[in-house]
Amino acid sequence: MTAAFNHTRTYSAKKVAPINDPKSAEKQVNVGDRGMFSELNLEHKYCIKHSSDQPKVISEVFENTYSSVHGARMMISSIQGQTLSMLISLLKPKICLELGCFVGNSALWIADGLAKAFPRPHKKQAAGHLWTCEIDPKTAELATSNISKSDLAEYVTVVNSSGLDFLAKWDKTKQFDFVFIDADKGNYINYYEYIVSNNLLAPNGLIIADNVLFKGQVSKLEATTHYANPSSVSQKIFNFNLHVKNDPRTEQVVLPVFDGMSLISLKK
Ligand SMILES: C[S@@+](CC[C@H](N)C(=O)[O-])C[C@H]1O[C@@H](n2cnc3c(N)ncnc32)[C@H](O)[C@@H]1O
Repeated sequence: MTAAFNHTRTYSAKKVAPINDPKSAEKQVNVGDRGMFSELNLEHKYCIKHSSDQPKVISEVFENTYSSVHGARMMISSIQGQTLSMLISLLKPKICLELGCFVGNSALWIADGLAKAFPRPHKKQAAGHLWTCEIDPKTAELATSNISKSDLAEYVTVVNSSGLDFLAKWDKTKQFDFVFIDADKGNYINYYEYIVSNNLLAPNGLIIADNVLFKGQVSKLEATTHYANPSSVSQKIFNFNLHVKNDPRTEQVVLPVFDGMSLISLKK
């Protein structure tokens, strides 16, 4: 399923809020930024206020999803999106994979970075591209529609597939330069293992895994001596973090950004 092609960029004009205006931080906080948390603390608001403005098309997907789609809290925050976009614009990854597309919010952030890394005009084959997997057909359709309304559609292909099925069919001669893991938490280890064991991560490739602190519950598990329900999300993420930490093939940094995200690369 390939999203439609559209050339018009719709980025918002750069607005600088008055530094001393106590209401300005509030104004710039998007409902979608709250995501997993009902309230943002002062520091998080400050970070949003002093980071670059979000592209308008992505704010609109945030807002529309919040007002009409069940599970909107699953979306990455704008701070995470800005981080993904900036890393991608600098690393210039050619082959990108996302596991867990939902409505296309994080895919748009990745595409935003790709558009900066591979600005138009470019030969289609020479630009970076994102394949993003979504298991639910209706959600994949919505993602395709959201992305086709943006000017970033040429950088993204939404695939209605489970992540593991997609990987099983992937041409093993093509390595991923960037992978964002944000699908079912019980498969995080399987996604990671499939990619690393099959040599599908490029030598300078980067894997980013989302929700690795899962609402603060994962570090609490470490602090207690008993294990949680093995089927709980926090236990699955706990196992994933430990698995990567103990893997001699890779290095990782676990960042306390929003709900936690890990950056993982092959050991040099
Ligand atoms: C946390 S949400 C993704 C949020 C998205 N990355 C964002 O920030 O905008 C997880 C998504 O993964 C999808 N999903 C669940 N299991 C999956 C699987 N096995 N393969 C692919 N997608 C899956 C869910 O339907 C859901 O839409």
